[in-house]
Formats: sequence, structure tokens, C-alpha cells
Amino acid sequence: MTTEPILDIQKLVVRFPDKTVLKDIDWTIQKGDMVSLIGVNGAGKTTLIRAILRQLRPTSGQIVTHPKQIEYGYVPQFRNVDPDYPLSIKSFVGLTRLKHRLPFYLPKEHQALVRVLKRTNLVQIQNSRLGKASGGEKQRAYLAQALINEPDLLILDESTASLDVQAKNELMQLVRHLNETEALTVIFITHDFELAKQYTKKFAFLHDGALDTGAIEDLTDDFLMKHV
Ligand SMILES: Nc1ncnc2c1ncn2[C@@H]1O[C@H](COP(=O)(O)OP(=O)(O)OP(=O)(O)O)[C@@H](O)[C@H]1O
Repeated sequence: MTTEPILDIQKLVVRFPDKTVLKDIDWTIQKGDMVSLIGVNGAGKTTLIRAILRQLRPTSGQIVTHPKQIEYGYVPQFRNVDPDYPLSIKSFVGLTRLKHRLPFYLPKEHQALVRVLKRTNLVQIQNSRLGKASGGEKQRAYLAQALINEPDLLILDESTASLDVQAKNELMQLVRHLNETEALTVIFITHDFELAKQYTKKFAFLHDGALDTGAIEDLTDDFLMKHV
């Protein structure tokens, strides 16, 4: 494992008019880390991620990335897609790659699309309609959409929350495979301690505006009893 930081958060404070949500947070993520971000509802996980994605300006402190500009991939929680949604899985995955108005892919885009469909096991069902896909297949399509631009940092935002046990495990195995074979750096936001323990190597636990970090083995029942 390399110890090259990709994200370095220093003394981060986020204060809303009625509440300080993040109090002096330090957090370093190394390239190739797969880390769970855990915290009860309202702990500030979304706020922290919005600050990382530069959607929210912190009250103080800083977030430094190495290199200075990195590409982020964001996979949202399961969304209920209209069963009549007209796009195929392939077209949906390619949406974020289309930076022009041509009705076809440029060769480079096509290559990126083929590659990402392979990496996310979607080749067989690429021409099926997204609206008709299972929960797990949809989640793989969102993952593929987040991966197509080759992100340096992938953020999974409770992406497993509404999936059944088998689909959860399939998605996590796929993400772990990408992490292990391509050194993809992953932040997995979750309420599911068991999934966190099974699939990630480190944790960051947000409570009362502070962040505790450690190796996943240290996320013991004792630790949780003290903090949850
Ligand atoms: N723009 C805002 N203005 C004021 N308060 C906010 C704003 N955004 C979030 N908050 C408050 O900050 C706190 C943390 O919210 P946040 O959504 O970051 O928590 P969370 O850990 O992601 O919760 P959940 O697990 O429920 O998604 C909450 O009390 C929320 O109401």
C-alpha cells in the first residue's frame, strides 16, 4: 500500500447560522484507500462530502488535494427510476461523457464506454432499458456513470442502502475489486457497520462534529457503544 495522500483536510470547520456541524476536522486519505465514512443521521456526512466536492465553502480550514485538481466520481443513493425511463443502460452510462452535441460517440468516448461497461459487468445488459433493470443493476449503472471519466476519488453515498443482501455484496465486491486492482481510492458512506467491516480497510467516524479515524479492525463494539 502506498502512503501518498490524495486528500488532506486540515482544521475544517463548517458552521451554519444555527449550528456548527464540523468542528476542526483533520482527515488524510491516502491514494488507494478504501474507507468507510460512518455517522448517525445528521452527524454531518453529507456536509463533509459537499465540502470535499467544493459545493460548500467551509467556514475555516482547508481541503488540499494531490494533485491540485482531481477528478471526483460520485454515486448517489438508490434512486427510483421511472419504469418508462427511455434510455438504455449504455446510453445512461455514456451521458456524462458526452461533451458535444453530436448524436454519436467520438472514438475515444466509445472506448471509454466499452471499458467502463466491462469493468462494471454491464456488457450483457447494456442495451436493456435502465427503467426495467433490477436495483443492483441500476446501482452498477450509476457506478459506471461515475467511473467513466476515470475519477481519482470515488464517493459512494449510501449506495447499498436500498439493495437486498445479495445485490449489496455484489456491488461491494465489485468496488473492492476496482480498489485492489486499480488502486481506486474510495469513500463509502454508510450506516451499515457490518458492510464497512467486511469491505473496507479504514473508517472515519463522525460524531458531535468531530472525526475519529482508524483501521477498520478498531471499529469494535466497544468503540461503537461509547460513541453511538
Ligand atoms: N445548508 C444548511 N443550512 C443549515 N443547516 C444545514 C445545512 N445543511 C445541513 N444542515 C444541518 O447540518 C446537520 C448535518 O447534516 P448532514 O446532511 O450533513 O448530515 P448527514 O450525516 O449526512 O445525515 P444523514 O445520514 O441523515 O444524511 C443537520 O442538522 C442539518 O440539518
